[in-house]
Amino acid sequence: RQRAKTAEPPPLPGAWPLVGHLPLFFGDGYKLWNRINNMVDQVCDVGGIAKINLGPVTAYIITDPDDCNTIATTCMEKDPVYEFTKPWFGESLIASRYEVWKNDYKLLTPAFSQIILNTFMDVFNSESRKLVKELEKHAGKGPFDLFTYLRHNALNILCLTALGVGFTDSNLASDYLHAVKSTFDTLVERVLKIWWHSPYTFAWSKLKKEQDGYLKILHKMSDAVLQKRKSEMFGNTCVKKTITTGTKFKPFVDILLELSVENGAFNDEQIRAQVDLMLVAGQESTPNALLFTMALLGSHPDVQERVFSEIQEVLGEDRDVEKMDLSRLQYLEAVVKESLRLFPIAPLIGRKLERDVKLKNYTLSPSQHCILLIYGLHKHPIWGPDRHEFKPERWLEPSKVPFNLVYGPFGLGRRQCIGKTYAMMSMKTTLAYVIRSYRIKADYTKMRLKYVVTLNPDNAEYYISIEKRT
Ligand code: HEM
Repeated sequence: RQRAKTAEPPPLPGAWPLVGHLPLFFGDGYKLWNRINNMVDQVCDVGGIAKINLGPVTAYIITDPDDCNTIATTCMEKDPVYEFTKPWFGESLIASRYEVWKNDYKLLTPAFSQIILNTFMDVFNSESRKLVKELEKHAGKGPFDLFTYLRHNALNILCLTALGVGFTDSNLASDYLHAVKSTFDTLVERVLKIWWHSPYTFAWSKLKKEQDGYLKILHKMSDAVLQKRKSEMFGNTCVKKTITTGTKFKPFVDILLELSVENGAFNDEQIRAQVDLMLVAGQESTPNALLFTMALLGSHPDVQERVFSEIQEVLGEDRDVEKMDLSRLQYLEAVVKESLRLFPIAPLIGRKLERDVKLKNYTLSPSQHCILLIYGLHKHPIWGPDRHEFKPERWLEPSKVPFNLVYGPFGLGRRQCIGKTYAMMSMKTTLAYVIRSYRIKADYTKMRLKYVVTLNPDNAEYYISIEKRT
């Protein structure tokens, strides 16, 4: 019997007396990912929406496509746990209030326009070439930690396109990546330990001290680059690169600095916050997505060979990838989309409900926490009986499935990823280079996954290897 429309959604099974579902979320990133997996089935079984209680805190969890989209399009404020990122990213896009976000998003959108992104092709090409060269020593030598290479490569691409400079010192890059990872760990710990949600209790915690230490390293690095860029720009010594189209290559930070001079849009702190977010949002997503895609390709040789044929047909042997090529690499695009469906880097996103929200079967009361389980959407029965399988072909006839409703690797609604096109261009270029040079061998079922704000693969030392193509 259908529940009355005003009833509360059912509780997720497994609650304990007093503390509710809190014990379910104890443990490390691996355990958390298992929980998220279980929740997908449990929430689907109770009709696509459930309530959880974390001690005194109540949250809704949703996998129903219509309800997820209703929330994403009508509730624009982020879940208050996003506030925890503010010591790092300040008032940048990710956590800002909708009124602030609207204005900033409008100002920042031109920095991600297709015209600007096209000028990044030189960077995508040269860094992909470098990656292929670096991987050479592992060809034919068995499994190795490909993820570390992908992370360094992504960091360099992001630094060059966001800041206009790369990391020349690999030790410094490793320090930066370590500080990013450790800061993420502190964020997850704070989210899970609800007694540290209050800024007052958190202020006294050892965790905050630890977090402050990492943030000092991260802010010091971005501050140094920002100040250098600023003096270059306003000292008129900035070398602006003009590529063949005649459009100027302009790193993201230059656009922000221009906006700050032209209309006082951002001060130094705000620029640093947006740049920090850009670096981390890209850094915590594209290498993961590339590794998942490569692991899937290595586990599906037939798909990999089809991608290779397409790359040869479009690019031939060894020329640079041009922007027009990217739209012709359609099967490769299908592969990336399918990989992001099976392994969404942001498997859940959060919104705050500021007023009653009417869904299909329930009217939700205002709540601080509403979790849209993107991973649940991607595993929804609407995808068909083969929904757990890697089938890039399903993307070649998009009219057959209502993908928009059940697909959200870059988020849902207006507050989606601003770097979506950037990410697709950069990932497709990297994949084109790697696959035309190497045959990947992998067993993706051996990957151990963990949830640390984003979905992360374990290091790849035991499940992925490459062989040089002859
Ligand atoms: C595979 C690659 C990527 C994936 C899967 C991805 C996914 C996402 C998702 C799901 C969100 C929304 C988060 C939320 O609502 O909680 C988001 C936001 C964001 N992403 Fe990405 N992202 C990717 C790459 C990038 C890149 C390369 C950049 C920058 C160059 C970037 C910059 C951002 C920014 C700035 C936001 C905040 C946008 C806002 O709240 O308005 N992302 N991303």
